[in-house]
Amino acid sequence: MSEVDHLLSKKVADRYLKREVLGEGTYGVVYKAIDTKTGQTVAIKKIRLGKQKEGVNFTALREIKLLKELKDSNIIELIDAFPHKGNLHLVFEFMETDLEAVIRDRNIVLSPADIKSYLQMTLKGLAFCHKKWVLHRDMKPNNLLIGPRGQLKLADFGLARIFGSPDRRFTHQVFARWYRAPELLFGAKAYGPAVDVWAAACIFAELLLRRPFLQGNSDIDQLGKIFAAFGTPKLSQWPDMQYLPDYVEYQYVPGQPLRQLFPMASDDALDLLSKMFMYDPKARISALQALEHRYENLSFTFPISDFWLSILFYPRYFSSGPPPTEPALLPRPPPKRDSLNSKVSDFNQREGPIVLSPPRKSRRVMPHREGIDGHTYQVDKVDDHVDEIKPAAGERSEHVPMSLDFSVFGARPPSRPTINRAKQVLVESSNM
Ligand SMILES: Nc1ncnc2c1ncn2[C@@H]1O[C@H](COP(=O)(O)OP(=O)(O)OP(=O)(O)O)[C@@H](O)[C@H]1O
Repeated sequence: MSEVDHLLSKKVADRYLKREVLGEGTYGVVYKAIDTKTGQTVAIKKIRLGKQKEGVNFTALREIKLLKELKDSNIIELIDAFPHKGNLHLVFEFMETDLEAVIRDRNIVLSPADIKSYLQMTLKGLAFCHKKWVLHRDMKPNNLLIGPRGQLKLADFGLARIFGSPDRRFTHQVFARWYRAPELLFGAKAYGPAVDVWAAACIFAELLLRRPFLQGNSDIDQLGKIFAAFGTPKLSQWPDMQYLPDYVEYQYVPGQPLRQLFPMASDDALDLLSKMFMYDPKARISALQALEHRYENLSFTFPISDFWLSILFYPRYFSSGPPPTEPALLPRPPPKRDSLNSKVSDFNQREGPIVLSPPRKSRRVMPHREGIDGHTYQVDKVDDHVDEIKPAAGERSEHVPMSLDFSVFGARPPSRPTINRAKQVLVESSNM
């Protein structure tokens, strides 16, 4: 029996004692449960397979098997996976709360050392997965779960790739918009780990500000918010930008000094942030490089060689003072019950720059986009809900032009952009 057959034929539903519903996300309902075999509390994500009558497809099963092997102290463990009554059940280790709850809890004071610790754990989880060729693609604070001893773990790794979005209207909105990298907003089909680093930068910024940094209410508005903060990118900064399927020219606006946007951050934190927010994904720092980041912008009034500079003076963000807080000592809210509220902030109501040109559709071959270790990624649709990353052979795009809805510019208050959870009713809880 192949391993995939083995996964399918397992009858493990009786093994878990279902408890209360923890909430509902993009893919379905999540339950708290007890694993009667081990006594461990677990979280079971029940994924609706919808109209896929044939059940879980082969690609999904293969990917799930890969995820089960992805074991790291900063990645949530996928303990088990089994189909049951037409749904796929993913069993994860149970976590108490998440980073969104930490950021939003006004009783919590986050020191620079606490922020450093949360960011370090996020980057460690990312670096591990990127090393294994897995992208997250849906990084946001509520996907960073926090365990009883303060350890932060990345959740939902790879699910966006396996299941896509259940709602076809959102097929191209795999990432929650506020955390989406500019290359995704310009419709890139071939992208790499740099999209996760951009999202991690947004989360770093959110830890510093205690509110979401770039809250766009449409894809165009999101780009406008990004450009209003960092300046409209010039071609010299990001040459490949012009070849992206949804590229449109924006009116030039200058960026703001990072120091002005983050008045409380240290110089080395700002330097790291600026490298994680590089426009050109090829120039953006990787998760591993970010963990080893050195702040090299110091100026000295006395002569000193580069060697001694690097040994003595260039501080590394993560090893210079203050050291990251021990996870167990990190401030955390009480274990959460439900987090379906939206986070609304008065921040970011500033107008973004306007779009100057109509979408310029590009059909020429796109230069290969370098991923980690020089590899490239190309996203191919393999069915309605699943897309697969494989080495790129050149650009291929049938992307629908982005509609230019100018009315959305700063007009509406931003709402929390999750893919489909707004008005879902928890009707299936008895079917598990
Ligand atoms: N491993 C887990 N341990 C404890 N609670 C969990 C776990 N995984 C998910 N939850 C909780 O279940 C609820 C639904 O989670 P889910 O990941 O499906 O969606 P979400 O993160 O809220 O939104 P989205 O699907 O947009 O990412 C949330 O309240 C989440 O905190």
